[in-house]
Amino acid sequence: MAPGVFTIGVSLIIALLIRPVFLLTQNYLRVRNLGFPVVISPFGRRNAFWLIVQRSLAPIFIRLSSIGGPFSIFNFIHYSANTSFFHSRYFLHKWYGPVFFIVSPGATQLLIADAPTADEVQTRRKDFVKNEAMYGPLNVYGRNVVTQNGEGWARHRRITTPPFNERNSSLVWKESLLQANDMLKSWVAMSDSGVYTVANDSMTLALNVLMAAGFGKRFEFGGSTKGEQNEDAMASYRAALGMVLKNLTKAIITSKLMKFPAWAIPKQWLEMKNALDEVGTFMHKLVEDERAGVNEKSPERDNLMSALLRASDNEAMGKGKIGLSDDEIVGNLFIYNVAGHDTTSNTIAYVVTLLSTDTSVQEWLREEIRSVLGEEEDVEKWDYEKDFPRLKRCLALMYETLRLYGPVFYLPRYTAESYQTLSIQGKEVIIPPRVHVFVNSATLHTLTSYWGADSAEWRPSRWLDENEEFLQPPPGMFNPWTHGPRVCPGKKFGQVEFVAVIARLLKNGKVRPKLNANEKIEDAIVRINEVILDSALDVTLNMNHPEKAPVVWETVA
Ligand code: HEM
Repeated sequence: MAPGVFTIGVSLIIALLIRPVFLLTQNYLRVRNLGFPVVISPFGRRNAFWLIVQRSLAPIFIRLSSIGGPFSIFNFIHYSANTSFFHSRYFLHKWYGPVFFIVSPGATQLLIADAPTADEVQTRRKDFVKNEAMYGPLNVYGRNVVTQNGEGWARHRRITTPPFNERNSSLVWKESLLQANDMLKSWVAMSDSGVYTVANDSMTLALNVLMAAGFGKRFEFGGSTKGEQNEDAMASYRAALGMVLKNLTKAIITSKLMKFPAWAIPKQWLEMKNALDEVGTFMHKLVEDERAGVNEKSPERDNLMSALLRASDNEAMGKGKIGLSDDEIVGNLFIYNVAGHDTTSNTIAYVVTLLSTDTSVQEWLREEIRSVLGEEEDVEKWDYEKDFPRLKRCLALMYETLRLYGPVFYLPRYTAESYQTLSIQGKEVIIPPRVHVFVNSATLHTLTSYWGADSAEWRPSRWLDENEEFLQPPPGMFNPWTHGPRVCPGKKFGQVEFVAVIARLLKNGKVRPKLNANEKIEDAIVRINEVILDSALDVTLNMNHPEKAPVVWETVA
């Protein structure tokens, strides 16, 4: 007799329930004898069902886990929810130790908050790779340095990093000062109403610095273009790129719809599709134009794009080398914009908000800025080579802000199809294939055993000794840019931009919270700290409601 609909339905439900249990058990058995705690999570971080329901369920699980005892089975929530690394900081590792596994039906994960082990994982790029399935969606216009491993990565890296040289840093310095100058003027002009747009304005600034240093096209902070040619097309491209970068998750999802005709795409996604189309077409056109210039041996230009094309063409001329295809050049131009935008702009947004709560840090910084830059008011005369290395307190401010509010607070790696031996706290451990290895920077950056009892406190001076020399934590303990072969190629770019912006803002400016009616300053500081802690991971860490922490900028004599 043929099985009835009921029997098929029940079998399907049983199969659907049994499969995850089977997979979970399988993953558990793979690691249970390796000598480290194994935490069981019913959901993987990227499980579609969990992604939808976690907003409602996570707070309940967090409350249950805080009861302890048998309820500690809910501790997985301090790993599995989207923002848990940031919110839990060192707590999860306090329960389970510096290294432990978390298994779910879909994945086996190894969490590391031990500096020497974290260092080893970061430096062994061939053994602990990026999971290409996870990074694939970032190939929006073509393969690029972020998404590749092995020889492909080495080629992208070799060609794309030479433009990040001192000449480029000097361009970044100059442009960041000009942008910050205009931003400060516009903020001071709003001293009556308060500035509610710090996060947005920081994005505008970061985008304009990328446009100038990346494409040699200047935009004033207010938005008008200063290029000599192609002004309308360039301004429209900048607007489209801004839209893509500000809504990156939506852009990545929309990029999967690019091949569909416009009528088949929901209206609310169409605008994003058009922006992505425009960015792609424009970047290809820039590459074509620039290539024509390069082939005619046009005078050397300073920006990243022309340097990238030269490097790619030079490599292709070398024996047996293949350079980058135009799709790969565009893929890299896009990814450098992505990687260089939110990271720097979010850091600036956090720091302005944090500074508004602490006048003593502002005064400490201003003392250095004024002693380095003296009476000179014209930012065009501030000298990158001479001044940047002396602004150590400003750089310490960046380090401290990245320690607690870094845009990348864990580094995901993968053992792929190989076994990998890893030395963990004196033991040689064989990690099985298909294990996701997470360097948990959020924990490494806040462990009291590494940073002292005040590890959760934002204290920029902790980075300098009594001679104002930078303190260097041991390898693996502080990883905001990662290190080893995959170290962020924009590290110096971001540092120069950050220091220039801070120097300009604080030399003659001071910031305080905009108070609500009848609010005392102490209460405003509590409110602002809550706004800062109410952060979430989109592609990078962002405040959910930065507009709830408006600030007032004033000039200072
Ligand atoms: C505050 C500023 C920045 C921070 C905190 C930061 C952080 C990072 C981190 C942690 C990584 C490694 C991610 C991983 O391996 O999983 C990375 C990679 C990367 N960053 Fe940055 N970044 C910043 C600014 C920039 C800028 C300004 C650019 C370019 C203009 C840039 C371009 C890149 C690229 C292309 C990679 C991939 C490198 C590779 O995989 O070989 N970053 N960044």
